[in-house]
Amino acid sequence: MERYGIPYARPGQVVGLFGGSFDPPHQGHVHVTLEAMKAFGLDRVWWLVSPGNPLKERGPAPMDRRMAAARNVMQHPRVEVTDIEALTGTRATADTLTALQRLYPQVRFVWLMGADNLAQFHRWKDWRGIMDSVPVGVVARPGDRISARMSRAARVYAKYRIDGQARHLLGRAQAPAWCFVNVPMVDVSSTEIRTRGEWRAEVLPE
Ligand SMILES: Nc1ncnc2c1ncn2[C@@H]1O[C@H](COP(=O)(O)OP(=O)(O)OP(=O)(O)O)[C@@H](O)[C@H]1O
Ligand SMILES: O=C(O)c1ccc[n+]([C@@H]2O[C@H](COP(=O)([O-])O)[C@@H](O)[C@H]2O)c1
Repeated sequence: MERYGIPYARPGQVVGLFGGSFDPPHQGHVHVTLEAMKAFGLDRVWWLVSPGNPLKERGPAPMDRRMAAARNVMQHPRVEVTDIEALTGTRATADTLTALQRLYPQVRFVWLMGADNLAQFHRWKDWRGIMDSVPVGVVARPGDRISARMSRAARVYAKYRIDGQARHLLGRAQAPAWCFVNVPMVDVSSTEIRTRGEWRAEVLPE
């Protein structure tokens, strides 16, 4: 498999980590990335193309294919598409963050996700450890704004929520800190694209 190497960030920079299956990547991912970069005062964003979501039973399309598609879809001078979890050998986000904080002790990381992931966040390995170690930026997603706001993570960490109007402070905030931004939404999902047969069909052997 092609190796992409480890991404670059200068000491003191704020890097948003946007993890996903990207099976396939789409304009919703691009939208979240650009909105988050602007909203939270991020210097860069790294996409973390996951070898496999620990909570999903169905394995994704091969890593090389998702990486190539992600690089095609997401082109921006301050955004890097990475396979860093393949390098660190981690699957759970808590473990990936520990590895990245060791590799980049002078970089400030912010975890980014769509509202649907906040609704499920309490099911992730050591989710409180994640909240306690990095600021978390959440971007609205069609259909998930209410479930995200009512989620267990949102309730348990209610007092650490940064108001949307102060969103630009998130990048340099001390964890725990999280912020939900109610930006215009893009209604697209990988499931929908797979259902239309526009992605899976191409990975089947001839
Ligand atoms: N349209 C969107 N709006 C906001 N966030 C999104 C959107 N699409 C994906 N995300 C976020 O991007 C991250 C990666 O998502 P993922 O790669 O699973 O895409 P997906 O479209 O949710 O895929 P699937 O339909 O297979 O679950 C998650 O944090 C998810 O919440
Ligand atoms: O750490 C966990 O337990 C965990 C559980 C579910 C999802 N995640 C991460 O959440 C990100 C989004 O996953 P997905 O499949 O919804 O695109 C991706 O980086 C996953 O590794 C992490």
